[in-house]
Amino acid sequence: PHDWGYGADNGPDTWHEKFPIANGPRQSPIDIVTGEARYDPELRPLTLRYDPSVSLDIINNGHSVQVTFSDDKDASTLTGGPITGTYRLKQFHFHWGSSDDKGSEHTVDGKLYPAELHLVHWNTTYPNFGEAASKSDGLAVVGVFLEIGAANPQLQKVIDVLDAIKAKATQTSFADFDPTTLLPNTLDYWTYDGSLTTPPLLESVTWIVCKKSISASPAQMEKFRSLLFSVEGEPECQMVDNYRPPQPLKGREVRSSSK
Ligand SMILES: COc1ccc2c(ccc[n+]2C(=O)c2ccc(S(N)(=O)=O)cc2)c1
Ligand SMILES: [Zn+2]
Repeated sequence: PHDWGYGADNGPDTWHEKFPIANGPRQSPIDIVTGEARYDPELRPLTLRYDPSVSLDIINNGHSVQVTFSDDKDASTLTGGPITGTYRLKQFHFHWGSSDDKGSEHTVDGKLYPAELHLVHWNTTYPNFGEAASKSDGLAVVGVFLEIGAANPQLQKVIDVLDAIKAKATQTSFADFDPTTLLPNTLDYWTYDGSLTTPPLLESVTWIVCKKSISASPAQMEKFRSLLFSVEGEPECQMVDNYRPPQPLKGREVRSSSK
């Protein structure tokens, strides 16, 4: 079928046709206006406890590059922050641009970053990810901006396998990876109620966007851009600009974990 994507005829402006929630009240991403974020002293620090032994494989799913984790036990969890209870890590993936001046989904005072990492967790009060994905408090995604700077040795472990998953629907094993190594050294954050940023655009995500970014070198960014949206044997279509632009805030509040 005519699947959603990021091209001229299947991109974010067309998604509302099959997914009317695209125009819903709590869509993501958003532009974070730092002067309007309210410092909330009741927000707790983020606690991210990840176990590298549950990292499974790395996939080119035709929309992004995604590392998946086995989530049948409380091995890699998110607690604290704006959420109550325990959320389990299911996967992380990235969004990036065709050039360094764009690529992130969230923006900060209108600034776009070259890429954004999303660590996707689901609320263990529900039986599994699929069930959680349809609940208003079902998911929590931690977003981390990538900035152009020094080469990032931890990110390099992901980049080193990208040649093996160049085309859509290819994957390779990716064991013993600790996603903690991709986090900034301080976990101050903004938080707001939002949605998945790709179809089905479900309004089930508590967004936790880190204020500090991590670095990636220009060469490392070029490696992400060498991935393809297209399957092997099809005309090559570069996987770039796989980001949804900011959506209307519609009265939502953005809270800040620090002054
Ligand atoms: C219930 O049916 C579903 C549910 C979720 C689906 C999905 C298809 C693609 C991605 N997802 C996702 O899990 C997904 C989509 C977007 C994001 S994001 N970019 O972090 O908001 C995270 C996760 C289908
Ligand atoms: Zn994402």
